[in-house]
Amino acid sequence: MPKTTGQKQTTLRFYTETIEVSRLSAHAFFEAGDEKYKGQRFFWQNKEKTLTLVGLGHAHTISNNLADNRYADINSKWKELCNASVKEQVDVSPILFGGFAFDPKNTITSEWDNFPSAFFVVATFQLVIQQDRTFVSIHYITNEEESADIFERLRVERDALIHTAQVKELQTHSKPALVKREDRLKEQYLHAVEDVTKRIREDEVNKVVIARSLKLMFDQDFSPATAIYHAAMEQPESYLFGLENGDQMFFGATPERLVKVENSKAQSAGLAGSVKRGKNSVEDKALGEALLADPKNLGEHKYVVDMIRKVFAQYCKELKVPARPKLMKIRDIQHLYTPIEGHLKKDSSLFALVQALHPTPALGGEPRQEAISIIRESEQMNRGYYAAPIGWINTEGDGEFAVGIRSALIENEYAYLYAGGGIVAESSSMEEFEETRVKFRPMLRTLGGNMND
Ligand SMILES: C=C(O[C@@H]1C=C(C(=O)O)C=C[C@H]1O)C(=O)O
Ligand SMILES: [Mg+2]
Repeated sequence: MPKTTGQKQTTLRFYTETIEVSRLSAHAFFEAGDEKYKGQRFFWQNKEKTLTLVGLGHAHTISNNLADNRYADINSKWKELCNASVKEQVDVSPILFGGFAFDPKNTITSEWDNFPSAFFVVATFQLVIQQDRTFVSIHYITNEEESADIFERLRVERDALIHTAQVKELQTHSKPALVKREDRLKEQYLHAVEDVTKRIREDEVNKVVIARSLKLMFDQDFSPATAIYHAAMEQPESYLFGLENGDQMFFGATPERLVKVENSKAQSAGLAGSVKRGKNSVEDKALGEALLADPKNLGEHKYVVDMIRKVFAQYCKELKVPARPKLMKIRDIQHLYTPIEGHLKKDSSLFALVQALHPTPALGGEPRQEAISIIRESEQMNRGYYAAPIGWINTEGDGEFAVGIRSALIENEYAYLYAGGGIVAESSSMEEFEETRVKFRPMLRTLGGNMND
C-alpha cells in the first residue's frame, strides 16, 4: 500500500521468515521473553490443545479507541498489512492477536485505563505449535528500505530466544504469597442483582449479566509467565490466553468460545446456566441432571442460543443448532452448553461475526442495548477486557475468539479478578453471589488466593 509521509515516498512492507524447530515449550518461550519483551507478549492455547501461539515483541500494533467502528477498523488495517506482505514461501501464516473492551462507552476510570477499545499486535517472534510441529517466525514490518542487517540481527535473537526457552523448560514457578484480598463493591453488586431482578420481573428487560470484582495483593510482583503456567496446570480443559500491555497482563482460562472460523466453517456456542461440581460422582451427576431440567438456568441459556442462532442465520447458511443443551463439565463448575455451527456466507468474515455476536446474552443480556446500559449504570465498575472477545486472526481470515471470562488483570503485585452471572426473573442475590464465588475459583487457585471463602 503506497503511502506518503512528508516528502518521502514510503511503502509499508511485511517480511516474514519461518523455521521449524524440534520441540519447544510454549511457556518457556514466553518466559524467554522476560528480559527484552516483557509487556509485549501474548499467549494462546485453544480448548482442544491443538493450537498454541506465543508472541514476543511488537512488530506492529493495530489499535483504536472507537466505540462504533472498532471491529471494521481493525479488520481493514489488518487487510492492509496482509497486502503489504512480501511473500517468500509462507508456511505459517502471520497472526494478529488481541482483544476488545467489553463496553467502549464505559468511561469509569479504572485499572483498565491503558487498554484501548481494541488492541491487536503482530509479534516480532511468533511461536506456533500445531499438529505436533513447532514453528518460529520472524515478522519485520517497516516503511524503510529492507535492511539485511536488521533481519540478520533478528535471526540471531530468534536463535537466542529458542536457546533460552530450551534452558528454561524445566524451571519451577513459585507463586508470591497473598497478603490482602478485597471484595470490591460487594454491596453494590448485591444491590444491582436485586434491582435488576425487579426490573426483569417488571418486564423492562429479559436478562442482564451482572458482575463483580476482587482485588488481590501479593508480597511480590506476580510474573506473567508464572501466572500463565499455573493457569495451564489448574485449568487443562479451558482456553488459555494472556495479553500483555506494558506493566499489565489480561489473562485467563475460559471455557467459552465466541466464534471460530476455519475454511468458511463458523462455530459458536451458547454457554450459560451454571451449577457447582459435586463432591463425588453421584452428587455431581445429580447436580448436572438438575441443571439440565432447571427452568431458571434453561431460561438463561435459551436467550443466548436464540440470539446466536439469529446472528448465524444472517451471516451463515447450513445452520446446525441442537434442540437442547448438553452439560459442559469443567474443574469447578458445570454449564449448559449448545454448540452452534454454519457455513459463512460469501460477504461475511470473522470480525463481522465477532461484532454481531458481542456481547451475547451470556455476558450482556437481552435485549442487548438495554442490558448494556443497565450494566454500565448498575455495576459502577469498568469491565475492561473481561467478558469481551479475545483471540486471533490469520492472513486467510481464519481465526478464533474466546470470551474473556474466568480471567484477571495482573499488574506488578496486584491482581483484579472478575466474575458474573446471568440475572433472570427467578434470580436471588445470594445464589448469584454464590455462583460468582464458584466462577472466581479458577483464577483464585491459579494465583493462590484464599480458597476457603
Ligand atoms: C459471566 C460469566 O459466565 C457466564 C455466565 C454464566 C451463567 O450465568 O450461568 C455461565 C457461563 C458464562 O457464559 C463469568 O464467568 O464471569
Ligand atoms: Mg447463571
